[in-house]
This record gives sequence, C-alpha cells and structure tokens, in this order.
Amino acid sequence: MAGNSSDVLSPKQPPLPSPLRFSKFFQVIVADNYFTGSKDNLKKWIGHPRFELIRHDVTEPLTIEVDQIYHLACPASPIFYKYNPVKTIKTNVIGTLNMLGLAKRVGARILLTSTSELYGDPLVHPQPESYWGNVNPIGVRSCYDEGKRVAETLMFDYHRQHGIEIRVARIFNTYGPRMNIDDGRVVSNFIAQAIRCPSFLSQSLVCFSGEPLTVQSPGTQTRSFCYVSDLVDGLIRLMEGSDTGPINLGNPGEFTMLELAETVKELINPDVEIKVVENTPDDPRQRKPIITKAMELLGWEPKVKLRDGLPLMEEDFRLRLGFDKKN
Ligand SMILES: NC(=O)c1ccc[n+]([C@@H]2O[C@H](COP(=O)([O-])OP(=O)(O)OC[C@H]3O[C@@H](n4cnc5c(N)ncnc54)[C@H](O)[C@@H]3O)[C@@H](O)[C@H]2O)c1
Ligand SMILES: O=c1ccn([C@@H]2O[C@H](COP(=O)(O)OP(=O)(O)O[C@H]3OC[C@@H](O)[C@H](O)[C@H]3O)[C@@H](O)[C@H]2O)c(=O)[nH]1
Repeated sequence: MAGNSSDVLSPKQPPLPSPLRFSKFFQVIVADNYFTGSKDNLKKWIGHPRFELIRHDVTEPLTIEVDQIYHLACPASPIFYKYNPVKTIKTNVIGTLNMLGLAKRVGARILLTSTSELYGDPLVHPQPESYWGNVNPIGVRSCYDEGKRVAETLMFDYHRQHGIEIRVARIFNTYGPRMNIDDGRVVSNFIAQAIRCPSFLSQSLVCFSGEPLTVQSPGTQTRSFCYVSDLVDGLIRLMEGSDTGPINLGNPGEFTMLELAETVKELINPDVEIKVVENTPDDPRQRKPIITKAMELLGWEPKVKLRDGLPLMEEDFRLRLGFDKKN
C-alpha cells in the first residue's frame, strides 16, 4: 500500500534500489499475516523512514490512510491455498471486501492480483480476457479460483456502485528469487530439487541420493512462466494507467512440465533424475495468456525468457540452501 508524501529524498541519501525506486515520492505500508510471506524478504527495508510493516490479516478491517492499495494478500501456491480452504475463501472474499471498504473510505485506487486460475481448465486456448472460464465450483481448487472470481465481481460492483477506482490483473504462473524454497509451485520445486541432488556423484549414475524432479502426471500439461521483475513492471503500469482491466499479465511462452524439467536439468544439474508422480485433482491441462491488451493499453510485454530467469532464481536458491555451484 502506498501513501503520497512530500518528503522527497534528500540529495545525501543514496538512490533507492528497485522496487522503491518506482515510488520515490511514496511511503509504503506492507500489511501481511505471514502465512506464506516472510519478514526476511523485507528486512532490507525495515528501518527505512518511508517503510512500515504491520502484522495484519486482511480478513479483519484495516484503518489506515493510503492513496493506492496493491491487494495481493492470498496464498498462491496450490498446496498452501488448499491447506485451509475456508480461510482461503475468507481471504479472497472478506479480505477483498475489507480492502474495498478501505478504498471507499479513503478514496484510494485499488489493484487486485487476480489469476489465470479464473480460466479453470480452459476450453479456449490461448486465453483472452473475454473468456469466462471453465471452473469446477466444488473442487479442491475452488476455494482459490472461485474465491478470486468473487473477488473480481466485488471489484467491479464497487466500481459500478460506488465509483471506486479499480485495477484488475490476471496473473499467470510467476517465479523468481526469494520465493519460499518449499513454496510447492513447480519452478521453485524443480530448482530446489535440482540443487539438492548432488551432481558430483558421477555422470554415469542417476541421482539416487538426492531428489528427482517430480513431474506430476501426465507431464504434457502446459504453463506460461513469467519472471517476477516483468510482473512487477506490469502491475505498476496497470496501477498508474487508466484502464480498469481485467488484463492478463503473463509470459506467452508455453511449456509442458516435462519440457520445464528438461530445461532445469540441462541448465542446473544434468545428473538429476526426472520422475513422473501422481497429480492432484482438477489440474488445468493448458495455460497461455493472450497479452494483446497489456501490450496495447500498458505498453507492456515480458522481457525475461525462461532460460534467462531460471539461472537468476538458481543463484538465489543456492545461496539460501547453502549449496555452491561446485557441490
Ligand atoms: N505468483 C503467481 O504465480 C500468481 C499467479 C496468479 C495470481 N497471483 C496472486 O498474486 C498474489 C501474490 O502471490 P504470490 O505468488 O506472491 O503468493 P505468496 O503466497 O508467495 O504471497 C502471498 C502473501 O499474502 C500473505 N497473506 C496470505 N493470506 C493473508 C491474509 N489473510 N492476510 C494478510 N496477508 C495474507 C502471505 O503471508 C504472503 O505474504 C496472490 O494474491 C496470488 O493469488 C500470483
Ligand atoms: O512438483 C511439481 C509441482 C507442480 N507440478 C505441475 O506444474 C504445473 C504448475 O503447477 P503450480 O503448482 O506451479 O501452479 P499452477 O500453475 O497450477 O498455479 C499457479 O499459477 C496460477 C496462480 O494463480 C496460482 O496461484 C499458481 O499457483 C501443474 O500442472 C502441476 O501439476 C509438477 O509437475 N511438479
């Protein structure tokens, strides 16, 4: 969340690194209940005069003064959002109502990070924003995808009924440094597995003492992976622009999970084994965004290719896992 401030940086202060570089006239308040988030990711900002961190659950009302609200609060990894599905729904519905209530009270612009999961198991491929989706309303993923669908409905009803300035982003699978090592999403899983599998064993032996790359069956399902800096750039353009959305933000490159595993193996650890394991219910079979709207309305398109983004994430994961490149 960001509040306008007149305290421009004094010339003595060093330039702010990204992402606060974008907001040098803002004060930033981060509200998080730390369910999947970590204070560690924010430690370099703690103590900064224009940064404030508060422990807060969005299912409770929040009374602060702000000009813009980036409403991201919600577990995003399937294992975490399925862990407590009722809480996931509450976060999406009551949490979004609370954030819209805050926006209404203070006249703030609010951006919702919605999701490609809104398209469910899509029957239209690739997915334009005009597609209404193919979602199971009573399945194990429904707490998240139906929750986000209601969140979008609330955004547009508050816009039509109360004139709230809204922005809605539909984000496709996004990855990057500082993700939880055990987040459970496919890119972080494969990178951690490839690093944990020692490559010094022998080129002729499969990696039996480490973890294999766990491709959930059938492995032919596809995803489009967006690097985090591209996504952040898209979110800021959407917030600062004039279109309400919904706008797809994702990288149109499309990969099967087997292709992703082969790429991780090639780039990170040629000795790692690839193992096909059981999948979970309702896993979407294909996902690829049409990003014409983002290109035309926001002048946005992703710059970081998967092959360039994976090594950047590997570097960060190696540091945190304590495995240097030689291991
Ligand atoms: N990363 C993706 O691939 C992706 C794709 C589509 C949509 N999104 C959306 O973007 C947002 C951020 O995703 P992410 O990948 O960073 O997920 P994440 O799980 O890494 O981060 C979510 C954050 O929300 C916090 N949170 C969860 N429930 C909360 C609550 N009730 N109150 C306050 N804070 C709460 C968590 O502690 C964490 O800091 C989510 O809304 C997610 O649905 C992400
Ligand atoms: O170890 C794994 C984990 C996952 N997978 C597969 O990888 C694919 C992607 O799964 P992920 O868990 O990364 O997440 P999904 O793409 O299904 O959803 C993701 O993108 C859309 C967002 O809204 C969601 O928040 C985010 O989790 C699935 O087909 C899954 O079966 C594996 O093959 N192996």
